[in-house]
Amino acid sequence: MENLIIGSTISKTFGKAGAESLALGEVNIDLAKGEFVAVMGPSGCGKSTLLYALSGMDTITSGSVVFDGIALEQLSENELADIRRQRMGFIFQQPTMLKNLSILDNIILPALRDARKDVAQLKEKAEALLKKTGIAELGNRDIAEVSGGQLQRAGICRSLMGTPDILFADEPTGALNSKASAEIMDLLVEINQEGTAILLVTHDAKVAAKAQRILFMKDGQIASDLRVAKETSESRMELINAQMTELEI
Ligand SMILES: Nc1ncnc2c1ncn2[C@@H]1O[C@H](COP(=O)(O)OP(=O)(O)OP(=O)(O)O)[C@@H](O)[C@H]1O
Repeated sequence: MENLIIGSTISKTFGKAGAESLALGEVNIDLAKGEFVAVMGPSGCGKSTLLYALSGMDTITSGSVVFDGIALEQLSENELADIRRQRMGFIFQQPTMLKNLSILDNIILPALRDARKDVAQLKEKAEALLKKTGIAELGNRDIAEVSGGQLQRAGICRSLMGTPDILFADEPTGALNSKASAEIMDLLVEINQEGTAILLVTHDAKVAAKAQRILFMKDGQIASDLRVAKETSESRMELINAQMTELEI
């Protein structure tokens, strides 16, 4: 399969010179177009840092990240912001949305920065996404008037406004109960089946089992790269649990 992202010897340190702590240590990772990859591992092992590095959300200390042939470290801040907005989508544990704005307005707000797009077109797209994610009737509600699961669906709508090649999801189900979590994962699987790659950080083996490939991180390294696309969901769970036991995570 064709690569979407090639990360080579990515290192990331935090802190002042002489007292740095290593969050990523020369990580090599390729993600294919359309692939669904989960990242697991203990707290502090570097999962979010890897997601931020591969999406150009944060700079790296050394190494390189090439997104569809474009070396991210060679881009200006504005060029990088354009790529993130137009070709990547982001979902977090709790979507940051503006109070006193409707769900619909929150969804179209970031896309308004693209001057080429007109508001009516954006609204039409947002409404189609609201329908797709099962919250068609909630567009006019204030963000305080919906459940956590519904708000996350709205966050997913917002992340899809640019028709991204990849969704970066950092603990998207972390704040949800198990029913809402399962529903959000079904939605992400559907979005992936329509061609969008997904890189998802999670602590939850059940969530990771929805992915085709699972990276297990430990101490800033990828300790294991498990491909489970052909496995049933039951055997995915077994493989994940066995790998976690083996790696003591
Ligand atoms: N902005 C920062 N400044 C200093 N250290 C940081 C910063 N962000 C992360 N770190 C450190 O880098 C390491 C990796 O952090 P990261 O957030 O990537 O871990 P994680 O695996 O996502 O953890 P969690 O599961 O708890 O979210 C940790 O030791 C963390 O303390």
